[in-house]
Amino acid sequence: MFSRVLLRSLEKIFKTTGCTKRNYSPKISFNKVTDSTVKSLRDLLGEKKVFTEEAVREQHSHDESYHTSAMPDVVVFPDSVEYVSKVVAFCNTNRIPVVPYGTGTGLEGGVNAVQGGVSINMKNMDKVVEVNGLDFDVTVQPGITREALNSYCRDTGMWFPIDPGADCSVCGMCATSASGTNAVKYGTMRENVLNLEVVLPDGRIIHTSGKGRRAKKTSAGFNMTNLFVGSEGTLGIITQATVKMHGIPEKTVVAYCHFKKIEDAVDTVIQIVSSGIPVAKCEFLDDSAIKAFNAYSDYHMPVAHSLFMEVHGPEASVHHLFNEITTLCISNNGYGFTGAEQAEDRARLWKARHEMLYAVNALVPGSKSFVTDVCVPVTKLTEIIVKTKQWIDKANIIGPIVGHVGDGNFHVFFPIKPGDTTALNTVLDISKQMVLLSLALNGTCTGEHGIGLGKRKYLLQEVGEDGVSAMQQVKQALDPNGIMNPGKIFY
Ligand SMILES: Cc1cc2c(cc1C)N(C[C@H](O)[C@H](O)[C@H](O)COP(=O)(O)OP(=O)(O)OC[C@H]1O[C@@H](n3cnc4c(N)ncnc43)[C@H](O)[C@@H]1O)c1[nH]c(=O)[nH]c(=O)c1N2
Ligand SMILES: CC(=O)C(=O)O
Ligand SMILES: [Mn+2]
Repeated sequence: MFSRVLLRSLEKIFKTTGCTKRNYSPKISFNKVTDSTVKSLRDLLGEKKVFTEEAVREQHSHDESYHTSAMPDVVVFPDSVEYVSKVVAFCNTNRIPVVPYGTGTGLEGGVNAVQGGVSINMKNMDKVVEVNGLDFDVTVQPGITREALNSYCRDTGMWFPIDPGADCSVCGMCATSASGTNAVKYGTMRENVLNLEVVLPDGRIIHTSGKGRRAKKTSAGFNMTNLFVGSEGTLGIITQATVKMHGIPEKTVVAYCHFKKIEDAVDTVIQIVSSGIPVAKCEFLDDSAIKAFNAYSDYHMPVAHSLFMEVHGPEASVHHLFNEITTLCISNNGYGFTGAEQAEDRARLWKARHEMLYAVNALVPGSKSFVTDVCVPVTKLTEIIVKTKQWIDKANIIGPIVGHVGDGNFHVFFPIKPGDTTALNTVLDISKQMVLLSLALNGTCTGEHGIGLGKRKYLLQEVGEDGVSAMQQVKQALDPNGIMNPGKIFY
């Protein structure tokens, strides 16, 4: 089990590094956006693509997280890579912050303009550029959403399986290295991006794998594609992505099952994954999450720790996998095992799962959830989930646990009313314990939501001083004026 001594020594490092401090003070000073700046942007882009109205700036001041809003001074809506390049080069010359904006569904304050500046909304660049059905890849503009991409491709027999639940932009997903429910079988954005077009902070336009290239593998130089995947808008603006597509499975079956003991549910997951059963989705909801789930949907599941699973493949193999999973669940005291094959039944279950964040917010009217996001090696899951549940119970606070447990990734959603600093401090403390324990178990402080604002304090512990300084050297080399999304990832 997790050692208290280790926890204490990590706490000590945490304190002595001073990295708990909230510090938005820039190392670089930026210029203010003036009327003349706005006029120059209008000259570059045209009147109708540049907005300074408060309502528009407010909408671009926050994502779906609890982080304090911070308005940009101006919002622009370019419709071509050339325009993006002109705006970014102009901001670079004039030392003005640039904040890329996809659909604003992020959960770590990535789009919040903490230094003001220009928010660049990509929604007018939302086309499918190229479909290569026989090669299973597509090239898209940055603002297309994953649901729009899947609708476009429906008749081709291909789908893009990366599914964070929210209908976010594909390049926002590249920027945060998103994943979600299907990653256990299909991987995350890191494994599914073949090439990116990126506007660098000085306005240059590069293709990370070379223009037009879409080979499934390459050994040509540095992996620049994966430098930008997960860069959270701090290195450049992604203006096009070539991503892998997958064949729509011949057969899909979902199943859910309940457990009295949390250990039994999570041990089942460890057994499913470590015995190599190729499950496509493997989601955990604790009893408190099921309570919120029932209240927000038309399900009436037993209020118990539950697993929601899905298997994909040819008919015969799906039934075989389904039987294997059933056997494992029952051998771990699972009950109420229910399967569904019809598309509408499956869609209903996953829609309700994807709405969990809102289901939890609805438990405390007026609240917005603080979302945690740790990820550990799967074999360590029982230890950290059991401990997390104990911390939540001890604090006597609402904190449903949900997770993409097939990957060792889980969240707690803590609904907090604005201004409730007592609750926020309790939650910050539990979140810190979770991160420290995850790191002690060789996990990460964020499986899929990114560092943004909220996890900056943990990056140092995760990758070490030399690791952070190497990242900062990369940032310095590409963005010497620090204009790209300042205040994110690093203090
Ligand atoms: C209900 C619900 C459920 C989930 C999630 C959200 C919500 C509201 N998320 C989080 C979120 O959907 C995910 O982080 C998306 O990748 C964000 O995409 P947006 O287009 O909204 O980016 P958004 O506009 O929020 O921006 C996110 C970050 O990327 C940068 N960025 C955006 N577009 C860019 C571009 N073209 N070039 C460079 N930088 C760019 C921004 O500057 C910011 O730093 C999630 N995530 C997940 O991984 N798994 C999950 O299970 C879920 N589940
Ligand atoms: C919010 C999130 O990441 C989830 O529902 O899985
Ligand atoms: Mn998630």
